[in-house]
Formats: sequence, structure tokens, C-alpha cells
Amino acid sequence: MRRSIATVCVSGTLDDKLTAASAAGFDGIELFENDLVVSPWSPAEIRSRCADLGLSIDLYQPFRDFEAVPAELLEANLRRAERTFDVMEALGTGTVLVCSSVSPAAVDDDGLAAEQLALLAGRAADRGIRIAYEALAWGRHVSTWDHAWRVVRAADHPALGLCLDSFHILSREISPAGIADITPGKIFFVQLADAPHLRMDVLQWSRHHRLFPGQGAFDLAGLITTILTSGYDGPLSLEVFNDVFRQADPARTAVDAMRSLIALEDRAGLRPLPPAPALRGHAFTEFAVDGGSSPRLREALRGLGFTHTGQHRTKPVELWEQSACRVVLNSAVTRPGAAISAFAVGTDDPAAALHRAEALRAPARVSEHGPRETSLASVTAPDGTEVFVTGPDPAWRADFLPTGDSPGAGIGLTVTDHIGLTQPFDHFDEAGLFYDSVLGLDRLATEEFAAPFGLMRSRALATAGREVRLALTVALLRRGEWAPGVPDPQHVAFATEDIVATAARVPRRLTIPDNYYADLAARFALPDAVVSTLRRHGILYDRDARGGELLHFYTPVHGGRVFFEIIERRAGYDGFGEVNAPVRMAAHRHLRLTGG
Ligand SMILES: O=C(O)c1ccc(O)c(O)c1
Ligand SMILES: [Mg+2]
Repeated sequence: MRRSIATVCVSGTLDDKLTAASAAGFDGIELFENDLVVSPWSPAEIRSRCADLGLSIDLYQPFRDFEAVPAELLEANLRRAERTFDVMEALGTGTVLVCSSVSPAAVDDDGLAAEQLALLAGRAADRGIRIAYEALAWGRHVSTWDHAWRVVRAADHPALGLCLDSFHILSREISPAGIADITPGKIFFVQLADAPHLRMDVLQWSRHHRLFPGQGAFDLAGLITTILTSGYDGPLSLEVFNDVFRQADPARTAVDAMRSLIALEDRAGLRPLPPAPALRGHAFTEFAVDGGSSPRLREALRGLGFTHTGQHRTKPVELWEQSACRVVLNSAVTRPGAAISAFAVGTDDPAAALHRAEALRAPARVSEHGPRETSLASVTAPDGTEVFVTGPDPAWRADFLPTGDSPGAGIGLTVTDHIGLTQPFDHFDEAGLFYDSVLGLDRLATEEFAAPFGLMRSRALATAGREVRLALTVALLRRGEWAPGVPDPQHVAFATEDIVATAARVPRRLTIPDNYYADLAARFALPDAVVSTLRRHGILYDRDARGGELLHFYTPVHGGRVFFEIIERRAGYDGFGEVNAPVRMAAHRHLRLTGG
């Protein structure tokens, strides 16, 4: 099926939008009237620009407030329509979207609406144009797909059909099942948007919070399957009104949009993707360090029981290990401070993983390598992190010469539990979609919490067996000038099976205030002895509804923004202890002020 995108989805002028849509591989666009109005190009020039870019103009929109009006208004509306048809003729576009009226002038009379829409369709047909009627979820009298379909059926004109928009359908609690029975050929156009579950005015919800498929909570694969059952074979077109996308780099947004559509087509069984191979776990996490931060990171790792086991053959890169926990310190990448620059996940079939990534418009990159080095392929995530996929026989290890120090007993750390990455404000939803589609992760809970320096949102992603977990966080508003917290913190969490024994062996843990423990005792009715053990070691606590428990502690921040977390999950606790994140943030801030 053809892939289309509405110009409203991306930022910029029409030129920026068309360039972005074409570069991302879309077949066509929905042209929004206001993008045309502000363009210096004539409709004929827009038509030829689109043709040059390999884009068809699949729809022109919106034409508003047409139907069910008194006679004198009808004349004016028809005149308006003729002007729109003139533009469409010059554009070479055959379908116009007419959305259900929101005008106070419209009357609640389906017969009149049908009659006037049939009249409009007749005028349109004279000019080779079709009318796709869309029920806006906030339409004055017509606000559901089935109501729009009743009106279209009653009008009974070959040039009048439906535009089905997933947002208007799924934002209402009306079953879409009957869409499968719509007369073949009467669905003229299909628009796709996802959205998070929100309890708010539906117009505000639609105009500010739509997302690309897979980024929200709607069952779009199910809806598409229903729509295709009716015989629809026109374009699948993304129509997303989103405050962030409207101001983000259009080239990136368009790729994000294309990735969402490709992943959706896979979920709906339309165009299967190469399956995501099972991930075995976190293979290593790489920190880019500079001259100032590398000694700090080394000291921190030593303090956590890691051993420097390998030295890269040709690059200033060190491998540190403890059980299956592996950290790579890379001084070859020069950026100030320390940052998580890459992570690696293990799979039995790295080639298949990269094949899938390519299909999802995440091109694989083979890192620079010297004569004796393994070429490790990676993909770059929207937050800039390089994601490596390594095989069962970790060939990359051969790139490291043993230092002679074998990993000692350590302090009980077993595996990397998760990696926590702060996301760039403009790319949070893009990042979630990237990680879940490319790596085949499940999206777990999205949580919001009030932190000292702003509201935060966090989204957890993980493999079904929890071998690989990621926690993505973002500020809910773009950060202002006042940014005293740790800027864009990042961390790696290692698992232990005995947090108290492990904590006792870590010299530098983050100090947690007494107030936290008083509150904890009140919230969970924990025995005094337990609370005092937690307090003594700076261990934070959470418990889920099923009795699963999380015990975790943190190190100070090293090199500006990175820190480590040690975590013990009990009885199937599956979260990330986000409820404790504000405590950690305040403690890091306090430490910074007191020179830690
Ligand atoms: O928000 C709107 O007005 C609007 C306009 C056109 C559409 O196709 C739509 O879904 C919403
Ligand atoms: Mg729409």
C-alpha cells in the first residue's frame, strides 16, 4: 500500500516538509491548505515540485463547515468549494477532505447534510474530484465514523465517500468493528495517528498530543485490519498534530514517521519485517571519558568491585569486568566529561538484528577498526547512543589483550540490569519507537514524577524475558535556563542478589536523607530493623502491588553526568523505582553543592 504523510506532521515551510517526506521515502502527501497559503509557489509549481520529489498529492485538506446549513449559507459554501476545486485542479489532486461541521450555523438534520453533501459531490465530480467526508470527534452534529457513514450512504453519490481517521475513531468509545462492512470502495482515504490515553477535551487531545503509530496507546494494527477487510486499498497516511514534532527537525521527524508506518505494517501483517532475534542480555556498556573523568570512572569501578581485565590492542580503550557485568572506558572519543556513548546487546544472530534495523530506516554503521579487530556493527539511536549487537561468541573480546588481572570475587554484582538514558526533549517518542521496534523490546510502563528540577516522564522498555532493559527519561517541558541538576544524567544499573552485603562493600554510596526513611516507614509499615538497615546503607526501597520489592542504591555522579546504580529485585519486581528518582536527584544536587 502507498505510504503517505500529511504536511502538518512535520515542521517548516512547505519546501522543508516536501523535502523531508521525499527523503524519508514516502510515496505521497496530504497537503494542508495553510501550508499552501504560506508558500511562495503557485499550485502548479507545488505540483511539479512534488513530481520532481516523487511525491503524489493524495489529498487536499481541510475543507470545513460545509454541510447542513440554511440555503443562503449553502450558496456561499459552494462558492468556497469551487475556489478549492480550482486550487486542486492546478495541484492535480483528486480528493478533498471535508470534515464534519463544527459551525453553530449547522443544523442537526442528517437528511439535509446528506442532500448538501451530494450536491457538493456533484459539483466535485464535474471537475474530476472526490469528496472524502470525515467525522471530527468534536463535530457539532456528526462526530463518529458510523454517523458519517450513515450520512454518506444516504447521500448516495459516487463522488462522496469516507475519510477514516484513526484518532477520531479510537478516541471515542464506539467500536470500529462495523467498518469492515462498509461498502467496498466507499472508504476514500485513511489517516493514521496514535495517541496516549488522556482524559481531556478531545479537540485539545487531537491537536496537541497525537503521535505516530506505536508511540501511543491505540490499537492501530487492529483498526487497519478491520479497514482492509472492507476492501480499502488506498494510501495509509499519517496525520499527526503534535506540539513537539511541529518544532523538531523535519528530516528526523519524517524518518520517525516512516519507521512508525513500517513497524505498523509489520504488526498488521501487511509487510512483515525481518523478525527481531532474541536478545540474550547486556553485553557491555561503553563510556566515553576524557583525561579528567577517566581516573574518576576507574576509581568508581574499582569501588564497585570491577577489575580492569582487558586493554584494547590499538585504541585507548579499557575493559572492566565483574561476572557478566562489563564496562568499556573509551578515551578515544574526545568529548568533555564522561557519557554513555554506546551499549551492546547480545544475540545469537547479529546479522538478522541489523537487517531488521536497516528495514526500519536505522542504517548500520561499521565502526572504524584496525587490522586485527573485529568489525562491530552498530546503529545510532535518536539520543546519539551507538547500539552494538554482538554474537554468542563475543568476538569483540579478542580486540582486548588481557591485562593479567583476572576478575576477582567482586562484590556480588551479577549482570547489567538496565541502562538509564535521559533523552533529548525533541526526540523522546522517537527514541521509544526506535528502541522498541529496532531491538524488538516491549514497552512497559510510562510514569511521570515530580522531580526537584521539573516534571519528568520515564518509559521502560525491555525484552519479554527481561534480559535487556532500558529506562528512558525526559523533562516534560523543555528545560529553561535554570538547570542546577545533573544535566542529562545517565546511568548503568547492575544487579546483586544481596544488596545489603554488596552495599557494605561499596565505599562511596549516595547519602539519602533521614526524611526519606521516615516517610518509607510510614508508607510501607516496614519493621524498624529493616528501615535502619536501609538507612545505614543508603538503600532506597519500593514495593509493587503484587508484593515484589526493589532495593537499590546509587553512587555519586562521576565526570559530570554519569553514575551507577546497584539493584536487587525481589519476588518479580518489574519496575525501576521511579518513585525514588526525585530523592536521588536531590541527593546528587546536595552532593554537588557540598563539593562531592
Ligand atoms: O483538528 C482539525 O481541525 C482537523 C482537521 C483535519 C483533519 O483531518 C483532522 O483529523 C483534524
Ligand atoms: Mg483527520
